[in-house]
Amino acid sequence: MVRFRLGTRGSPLALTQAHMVRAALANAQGWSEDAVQIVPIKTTGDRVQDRALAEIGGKALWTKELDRALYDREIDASVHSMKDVETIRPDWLHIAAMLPRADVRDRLIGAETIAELRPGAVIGTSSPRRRAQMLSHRPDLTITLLRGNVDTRLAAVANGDVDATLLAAAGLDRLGREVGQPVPTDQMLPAPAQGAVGIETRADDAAATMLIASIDHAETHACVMAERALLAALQADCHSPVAALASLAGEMLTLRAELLAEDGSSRVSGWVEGGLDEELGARLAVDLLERAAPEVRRLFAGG
Ligand SMILES: NCc1[nH]cc(CCC(=O)O)c1CC(=O)O
Repeated sequence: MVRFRLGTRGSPLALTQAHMVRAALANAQGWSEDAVQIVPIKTTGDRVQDRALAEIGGKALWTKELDRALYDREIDASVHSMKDVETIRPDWLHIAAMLPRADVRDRLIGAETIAELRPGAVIGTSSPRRRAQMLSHRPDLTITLLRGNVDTRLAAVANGDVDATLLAAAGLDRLGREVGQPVPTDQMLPAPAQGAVGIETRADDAAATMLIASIDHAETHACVMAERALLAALQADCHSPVAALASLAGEMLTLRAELLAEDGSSRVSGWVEGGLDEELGARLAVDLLERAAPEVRRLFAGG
């Protein structure tokens, strides 16, 4: 008997993550896994895998169709890579849980380290953050647009279309792709929410919200919400050259972040520490914007 319907994108990574959520939910509730039905839903982002994507830009590419299915009660919850979830979500949605965070780092595929890339190497990425960070370390690099799912991007390196690419360790690990070298977070601070899988419910569906809350990993949830609060204060999204990473020690949150110029020519970084109830994201955003060069500041906070 199906007791719960989980919506997900249909990409291999999204399906793997949905299966992780299914296993966690079935385990927490003492259900057989068959009780949780996985419902793949095609999103705009999956349909438009070309340059047009850059033009559509930050418009709920990965969430809109899942939101509609949830709203229309075709599913009871939806599973997302939190990194791809817009900073501002509709009021009727509730982030009910997050799975334990995976490795937050990026992995470099095509070279051992950033320093060892050949002069002028071609790096394929569609992430403004990775582009700006790579150029800030190595202004000689050429960054070219590379999209598609994890295996498409790995193939581009294997084929020699690009010299190297960067992918989230989380996605590679979940797909069992043991490739690339992790880049330390002091060289490449990850995207806000990187490595976190979140599950959203309808805020008015108390039963589904409670069920999903039973698999929440509180530490991941607190850290990712702090990173998202920073994005909100910056009026930024996953297309902005911003990196952030929170960590929790006891009741103390530390939030680190950096803002970059699109071409990596300028970078400002900082950190704040405080309690779980403090508005750390907003505080760090103000500090970073104050210290940012004009060409960085204009990318953020409606600058
Ligand atoms: N923007 C695409 C995306 N969204 C989530 C992941 C990987 C998994 C994660 O970071 O949680 C990826 C691929 C990547 O950046 O390598």
